[in-house]
This record gives sequence, C-alpha cells and structure tokens, in this order.
Amino acid sequence: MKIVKYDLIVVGGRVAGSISSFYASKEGLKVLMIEKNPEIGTPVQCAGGVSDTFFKSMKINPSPKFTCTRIRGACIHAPSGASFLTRDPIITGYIVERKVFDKHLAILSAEQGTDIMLNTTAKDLIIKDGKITGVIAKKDGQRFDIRSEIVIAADGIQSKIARKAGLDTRFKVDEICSCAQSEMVGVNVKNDIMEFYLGNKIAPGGYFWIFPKGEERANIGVGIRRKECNMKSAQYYLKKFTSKLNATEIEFNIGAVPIGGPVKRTYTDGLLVVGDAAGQVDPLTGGGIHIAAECAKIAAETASDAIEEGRTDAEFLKVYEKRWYKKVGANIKRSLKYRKILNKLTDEDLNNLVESLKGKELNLDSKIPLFRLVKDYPNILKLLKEIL
Ligand SMILES: Cc1cc2nc3c(=O)[nH]c(=O)nc-3n(C[C@H](O)[C@H](O)[C@H](O)COP(=O)(O)OP(=O)(O)OC[C@H]3O[C@@H](n4cnc5c(N)ncnc54)[C@H](O)[C@@H]3O)c2cc1C
Repeated sequence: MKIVKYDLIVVGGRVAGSISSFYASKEGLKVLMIEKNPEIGTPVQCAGGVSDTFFKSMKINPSPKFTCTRIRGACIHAPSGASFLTRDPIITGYIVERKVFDKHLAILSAEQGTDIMLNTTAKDLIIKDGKITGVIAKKDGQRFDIRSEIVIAADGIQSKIARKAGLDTRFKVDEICSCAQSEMVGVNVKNDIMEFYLGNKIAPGGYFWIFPKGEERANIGVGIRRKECNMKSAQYYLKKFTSKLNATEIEFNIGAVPIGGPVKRTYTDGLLVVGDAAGQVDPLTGGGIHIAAECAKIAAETASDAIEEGRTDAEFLKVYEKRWYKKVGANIKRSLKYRKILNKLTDEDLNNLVESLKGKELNLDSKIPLFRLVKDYPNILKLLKEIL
C-alpha cells in the first residue's frame, strides 16, 4: 500500500465503486477502493443489459472484450402469447459479460491511480468528534484503520456503511425485487432482441427476461416481488420456466434489486451513498448500471469539490443529492409511476395492453402516446390517469 491516508475511500468495487473511484482519481484525489470479494465482478448478480447512453456518457468504448451482443430492440410478451416489438432508441445497447465488464471498469480506475484492496471488508466507520475520518476494514483476519476525508458507500443493496453513518438505507420488503437467473446454452433466440415476459402467474410483481449472449447462449432470469408470490422463491419461477426449454444451464445466480426509488437521504457529514446502496435504480426495469454510473460520477466530482474547499460537512455535500436528482431523478420518478400501474394490472389487462401496442411504434420517453394507445381499454386508462 503506497499511502495510509487517502482523500477518499470507496466501499464496494463494482459499477458504482469503480466509476466513483475512476472520476475521483481523475480529479486528482488519492483514492482507495475496498472490495470484500476476492475478485471484482463475481459472483455475478446481473443480466448484463447496458444501454448506449452509458457508454456515451461515461466515454467508455463498448469493447468486444466484454460485450457479447449488440441489442437493437425489445419484445414484450403478454400472458396470452401476444407480443409487440419496440426499437425505441433508449433500448439500444449491449449485453455485457459482467465479470469482464466490472473488471474492465476497475482496471480503468486503477489506471487513473486508484488503489484497490480485495478480500477486504469495511466493518465500520472511524468517527471522531462526530466527523467521519475513515474506515475500519478487515483483511485476512487483520484489522486496518484507514483514514480519509470522505467515504463513498457503493456497497450495494445490503449497504451497511451508510447505516453506520446514521442514514436509513433500508428498503421495505415490498420495494425489493428478488431475482434468479440461469445462463443457458441451446437457447433459440434472436441475437439483437431482449425478450420480456409479463404475467402474474409466471412472474408475480415482476417479469421474466431472456437476454441473448450470442451463439445460442442467453441469460434467462426472473424478478418477482415476495409479497405477490405466495412465498414461492424466484428460483421456483425460474425453474418452472426453464424446465420447458431444451437448453443447458452453465451458470446460476441470485440477487435482489431495490425498486422502490431512492433512499430518503444520500449524504451526511463526510459520506455519500451511490448505486444500489442509494436505491438509484430504474424501478420499472430494475436496470441500475447506467443510473449508478451517472450518480457515481457526480459523487466523485462532489467529493473533489468538497476536499478542494475543505468542506466535507453535510451542508456542503448536499449538493450531490441536488445534482444527481437533476440528472436522473425525473426518469426514476416516471418509472416508479409506470411500475405502480403495472403492479395493478391483471393478466387480462396485460393481454389488452400488449394487444393495443402490437404493430405500433412505442416511444418510451413520452407518456402521451401511451395514453393514446390505451384509449380503448378503460381499466388501463383509469389506472394511468390515477397515477400519472
Ligand atoms: C439478477 C439481476 C439482474 C440485473 N440485470 C441488470 C441489467 O441487465 N442491466 C442493468 O443496468 N442492471 C441490472 N441489474 C441491476 C444492477 O446489477 C445493479 O443496479 C448494479 O450492479 C449496481 O451496482 P452497485 O455498484 O451499486 O452495487 P453492487 O453491484 O451490488 O456492488 C456492490 C459491491 O460492494 C461490495 N461490498 C458490499 N459490502 C461491502 C463491504 N462492507 N466492504 C467491502 N465491499 C463491500 C460487494 O461485494 C459488491 O461487489 C440487475 C440486478 C440483478 C440482481
């Protein structure tokens, strides 16, 4: 380890952690990123869908080293079997190999000067006179007290670090989507289309996905909300679906996504919260990579400003929350409304909705066409008007 005192410690070494530490190092801060696992990017807890917006905004080349397929559209299936295809530009992107992608982000960060400690768990914060002055970490059974001006909590949905600073980052059970996913070979699927299956029987409170990875390989997964599913697990629904396919499983993973919108407060004296830890996820799709990255970049810039000004207090750091809300807040809010509508729809409503969209161009960025498209379905229209 080159230095024992850092400007910034980032807890968590995936998307939110690597992007925060990359930009903070780029700003000239001395940064340490701590990851509890022995390898960046494993175990995988993601389907790997990353939009073009991410690559453009982060100025990262979508290299074939980690991209599997180019995505040009999404097909939405109703319980009846009816489906519609959208090629809305906000959908285009890539399916990435998350293990390689996450490592690539960590490499970019290391190249900017970030120090990385693997197999290292942040156990607590060092708090002196009410001010956070670093992190107590454990590696190979040994305790390390590492000092810093600011800490970024990028430690995912089970974030404990922000809670140690007194922030309430817990999510209600109803605001968590439980997921199970199998990577399978022998899947007959188009290489440029993501498939989504809706239905209260097959995926209560969520949806099924098939994300193609090329050469008949795909990530097949399901996200459900526990409250809706009669105590059955996501794995139960996944096996029910995949057992009908003539395909072979080569990887299995489980995970959870916060889909209730952001936590109440994402900053306090000497600490910022980013990514899943802050609930910075699209509540409709469960996609968090692009949003986490945008917020992480803002967190890094805020940390840099704060250190330059010698102001790491909450009063100064609250600008982080203002900035990230301005960037992604409206999108999260809109998706949350759409998800609430979706949760109220019966399978019959879903069939009608998909029928109404069949063969039409759906612009996901605007709510006006949606009203027009569902005008013949009073039940859906009523729900839309209630919520929007
Ligand atoms: C099944 C599934 C499929 C998904 N598919 C997609 C998708 O296709 N597209 C998309 O955009 N999003 C998807 N998401 C969501 C996306 O994976 C997350 O939003 C995103 O990875 C969040 O990144 P993060 O860095 O905030 O958190 P995480 O990826 O959870 O990373 C947190 C890191 O912190 C580490 N950590 C935790 N505690 C400590 C500690 N005390 N000390 C040190 N390290 C610690 C963890 O080991 C972990 O590496 C999916 C999620 C799931 C569960």
